[in-house]
Amino acid sequence: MSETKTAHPLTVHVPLNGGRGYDILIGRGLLGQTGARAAALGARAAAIVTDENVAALYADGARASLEAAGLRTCLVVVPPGEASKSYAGYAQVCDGLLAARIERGDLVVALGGGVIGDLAGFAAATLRRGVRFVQAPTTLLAQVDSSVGGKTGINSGHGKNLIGAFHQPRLVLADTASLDTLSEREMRAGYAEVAKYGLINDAAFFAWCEANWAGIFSGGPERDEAVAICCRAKAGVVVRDEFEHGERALLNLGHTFAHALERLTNYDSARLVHGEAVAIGLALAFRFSARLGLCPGQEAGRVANHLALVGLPTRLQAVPGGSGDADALVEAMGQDKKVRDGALTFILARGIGASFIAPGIDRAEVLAFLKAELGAG
Ligand SMILES: NC(=O)c1ccc[n+]([C@@H]2O[C@H](COP(=O)([O-])OP(=O)(O)OC[C@H]3O[C@@H](n4cnc5c(N)ncnc54)[C@H](O)[C@@H]3O)[C@@H](O)[C@H]2O)c1
Ligand SMILES: O=C(O)C(=O)C[C@@H](O)[C@H](O)[C@H](O)COP(=O)(O)O
Ligand SMILES: [Zn+2]
Repeated sequence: MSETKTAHPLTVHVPLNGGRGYDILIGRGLLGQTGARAAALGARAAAIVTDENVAALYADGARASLEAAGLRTCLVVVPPGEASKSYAGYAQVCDGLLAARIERGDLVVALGGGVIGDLAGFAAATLRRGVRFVQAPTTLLAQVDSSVGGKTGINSGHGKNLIGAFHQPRLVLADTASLDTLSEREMRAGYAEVAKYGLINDAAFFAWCEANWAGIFSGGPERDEAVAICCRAKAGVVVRDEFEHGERALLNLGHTFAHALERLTNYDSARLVHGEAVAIGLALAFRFSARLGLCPGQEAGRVANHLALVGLPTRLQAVPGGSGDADALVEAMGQDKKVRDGALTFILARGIGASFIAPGIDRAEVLAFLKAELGAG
């Protein structure tokens, strides 16, 4: 990916075909440019979709910026948390956009974390059969992962993200100063997806994370650097395999476990948020790989140690109220989008930075592994 090495903002371009390429702008204070950037896209009206927490912190500023640039604005605010990525949340956002008479030429601005990006993006994908949208991610997780690549959607009682569409944003505005107000818990959760990039195919980045993670959390220069590295990695995968026919599935490292856990905890953010589920999933994917004789046990230990050092959970037993038993977890995995002809696909690893797609994994192997995990102290 091409990257402009200016101090502010860092720019990662996502060169998709059909004139759908877009920029990811990364830097402190970028939310103040929302209006100018939206006007440059030729929009005359913008609907800000956000949650109550983010609205209290950033909606007035974003709205003032849009109005100063001459755009008509409206605001749609949903409750915070994963539960809003639901049929009811989707209806609320669509009805709010329709009531504000948002047209195809207008913009939806997803101002918030991954819940808002996925929900507002899915509403934008389907409203009037497709309205343009801008991602303004305000969590670490959204800045390094969910705002990029066009996966949008909501959850179902049957499983995570099962209703959705690919709909790419026209622009991503990642204001890294907005992370200064994020809770420690949500910073940690987002960090699980940061570490994921190293674990997938970049051992040097994982080692850099081990040395520099504190700077990401404290808002040092490491933060913008990490966001740019992750966005560059994700942009590369998305451009090569936008619709997940192959390589993109690697971004799902840890997620077969994670999504089952999220379903079994009823998408209750008080118990488990996506990044925490991913942290457990990453540790499980490496221990499962070790159990299958694919990966040295020390590598799995190094992964879990680092995640634990930053305060992330690495075991099923860490899920408040319990994770569900092994049978329930395997049953939930049956709805994973990577299932082919009824067989489970996992992303496994030969080591840190050496992950691969493993189709046709025997459910009995998974069940035995999970039983052993749950039996382990
Ligand atoms: N589309 C994708 O490619 C993709 C990738 C990864 C994750 N996801 C999805 O993203 C979702 C998780 O996103 P998330 O972790 O950002 O959760 P989230 O959107 O629920 O945000 C976490 C919490 O932080 C609050 N918050 C957000 N920004 C804040 C700020 N700057 N200051 C203070 N509080 C703030 C929110 O109100 C919320 O309570 C999951 O649904 C997951 O499935 C999607
Ligand atoms: O962008 C992708 O592709 C990913 O898999 C990124 C994941 O971190 C993210 O959680 C995504 O929403 C999972 O997608 P899904 O297709 O498994 O629902
Ligand atoms: Zn994820």
